[in-house]
Amino acid sequence: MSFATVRRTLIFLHRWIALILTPVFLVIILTGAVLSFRPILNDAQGPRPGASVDVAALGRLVGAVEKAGQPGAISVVEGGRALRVMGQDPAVAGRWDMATGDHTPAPAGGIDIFRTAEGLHKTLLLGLGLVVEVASFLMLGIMIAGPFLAWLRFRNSLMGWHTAVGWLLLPLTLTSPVTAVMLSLHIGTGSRPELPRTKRPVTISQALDIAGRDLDISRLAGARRFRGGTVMLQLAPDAAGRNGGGFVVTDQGVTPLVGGPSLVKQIHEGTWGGAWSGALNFGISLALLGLTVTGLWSWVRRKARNRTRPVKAGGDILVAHASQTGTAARLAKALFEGLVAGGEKATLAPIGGLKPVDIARFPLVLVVASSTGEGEVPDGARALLKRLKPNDFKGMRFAMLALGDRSYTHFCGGGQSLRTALVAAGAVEALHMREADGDPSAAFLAWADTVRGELALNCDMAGLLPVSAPVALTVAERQRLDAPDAANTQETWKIWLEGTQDLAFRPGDLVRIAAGAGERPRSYSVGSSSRIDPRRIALTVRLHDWTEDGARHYGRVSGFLLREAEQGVTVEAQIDPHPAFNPPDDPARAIVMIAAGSGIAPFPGFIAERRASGRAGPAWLIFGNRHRDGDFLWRDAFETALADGTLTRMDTAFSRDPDDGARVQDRLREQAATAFDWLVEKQAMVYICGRRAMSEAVLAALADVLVTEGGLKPEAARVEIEQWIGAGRVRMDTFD
Ligand SMILES: Cc1cc2nc3c(=O)[nH]c(=O)nc-3n(C[C@H](O)[C@H](O)[C@H](O)COP(=O)(O)O)c2cc1C
Repeated sequence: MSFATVRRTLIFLHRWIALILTPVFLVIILTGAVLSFRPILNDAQGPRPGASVDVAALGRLVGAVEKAGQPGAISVVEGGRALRVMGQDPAVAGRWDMATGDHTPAPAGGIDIFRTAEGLHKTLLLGLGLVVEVASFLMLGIMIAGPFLAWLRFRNSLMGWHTAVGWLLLPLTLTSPVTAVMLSLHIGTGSRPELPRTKRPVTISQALDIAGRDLDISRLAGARRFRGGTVMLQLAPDAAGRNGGGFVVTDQGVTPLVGGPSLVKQIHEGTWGGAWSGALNFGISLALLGLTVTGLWSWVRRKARNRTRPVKAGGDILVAHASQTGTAARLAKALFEGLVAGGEKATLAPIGGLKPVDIARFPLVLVVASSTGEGEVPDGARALLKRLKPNDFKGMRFAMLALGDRSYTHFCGGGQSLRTALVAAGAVEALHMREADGDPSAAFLAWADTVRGELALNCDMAGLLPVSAPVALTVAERQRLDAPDAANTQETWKIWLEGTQDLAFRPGDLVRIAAGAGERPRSYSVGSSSRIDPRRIALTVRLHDWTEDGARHYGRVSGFLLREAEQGVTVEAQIDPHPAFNPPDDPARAIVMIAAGSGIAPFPGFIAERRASGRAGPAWLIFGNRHRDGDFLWRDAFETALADGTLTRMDTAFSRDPDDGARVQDRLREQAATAFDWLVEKQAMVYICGRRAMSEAVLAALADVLVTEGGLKPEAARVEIEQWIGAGRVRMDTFD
């Protein structure tokens, strides 16, 4: 069994045992907290060493008490000025004044808190001692397993505190369940001495008389009647700190109780050091309570999050996706929104995140499926295909758009496998499968149109992919972002384009620029926001260049922008809104921005917009490129943001630096615990911008984080990530 499997099993057991036993744990812990006050109060009220009471007055008072009724136990309180009498008999229970003999009865109907707490603590007041014993064993197991589940890291989050308290206070918190287990196994508790028996039952005053012959009764702390008719006396130690302890009194005489309670019992009850060991026990109870509550709360949060998933929602149409790098998920989402805007009842979900029975509830399923590897279905859908049985989808209709690329040997292999599996499970194809080659935008629109027409669905086609009017923009400013003096950098520029009128754009939108009339445009991400300056648009443009036949060649558009278009030149452009890659509407929402190379383009705009909002939440940038010295694009902007707090954290990966060599996905794996915290605790939105292969590698690393830190199985982790992509929590802007 691999370490990961062991860890997953431990996480599973840790969570579920804790969850099932939470009510029992809470009773044990809370009553333990109450009981920890016993040694504290005893110490505060109990006799000082060498304290003395007036023996004659004590004898008279106890005699009076016994005349009035049946005391169960007495304790000397208030430094010898009074007796507290306990027991079932209301005629005597309460405070008795040593000097005046006055009786102040215990409040009527009052319950003995410590006795009730003890009953709950030991048997839940239901005679369920065995349940409590088993619960202590399991509590011990859960606590020992804890440190194997998450390394100690300080994070100010629910789980951060859970982990830190679990780790740092482990030696202390372990003492309670360890001693409980030892007590129930009679380990270290010593053999209990045979108690002397009495022929005739003795009363407390008789016991005081008998004991008075051998002992100094002026140091009496308390006395209690036992079932066999004996009385146990508790004496405070003398001034030298000796000769205190318990004594059993029978009609024959006095026998000291040797040994007293074992150390294990004293540790468990917090009595070994008087008040302060009781206080320590109280602290332990609080820590255990904190661990139980934070663990439970994080489970509730996780459940609540899962419930918001649209997976089991009703509706007539399921818009499902099987997506590796997010394209299929994005298109499915657009179709889903178009259908909802058209008034249809639809549900959006990654197909791999659903059980066959949940899929079968929908009479019509529209699927967008991509291919990965050698013409395989995306990772998240793999498990579903394996578990499908022949009649699972009987009577269900579906239509599929397969995404692929003819440069791969098995064009649309993933979509085809999925289609075959759906048919084998009894589903009927309502429309022939359509295939998209490369950029799927046009094929998607055509397919959506066919779906709408052939299947008679209402779909708001205008909302599917926004198109905007051309605008004239002037090249206002250019600045080199890489360091040309450093060896081997990739020539990259910041370009400010200026409009003649106010424009509306946000970071992440796309500006399409063509080098000449009728030429194919290229899209650049907007790195600024009209909320800050509605006329100036920042782009990050990398020069595409290569040498062929001894001549230098440039990419058509980047060459035009960086080699031909002088400052002041006007270019025809089109600004396409790209809401799927705009910063969250709520700037307080935590975000993780992951970029490689010129993929950094939109993020200076993210930062600027969040800073301008005045209430930016946590933001983490992970940026990768070749060399720190030459390719750290927008370095000043991000370092400023880090200094002013707009950016909470920045990590870099420079793949060609000898002292680094890592890529962004390596940084994520190295910092899995931090990443997990941002993803799951902070519920951060993740934005990935760069080449498609980089984005694929980052998604794989995110799934690994869920495996190593969250205990998910690899396939479940992929489904989770796809789920997040579908829900817009993970967003990608990729280019080839
Ligand atoms: C690693 C990788 C492997 C791919 N393998 C295939 C393939 O075998 N056949 C195919 O038609 N397309 C293949 N593609 C292309 C994708 O299916 C296509 O780009 C699709 O739009 C991606 O959609 P997605 O982002 O939803 O996963 C592959 C793409 C990548 C990145």
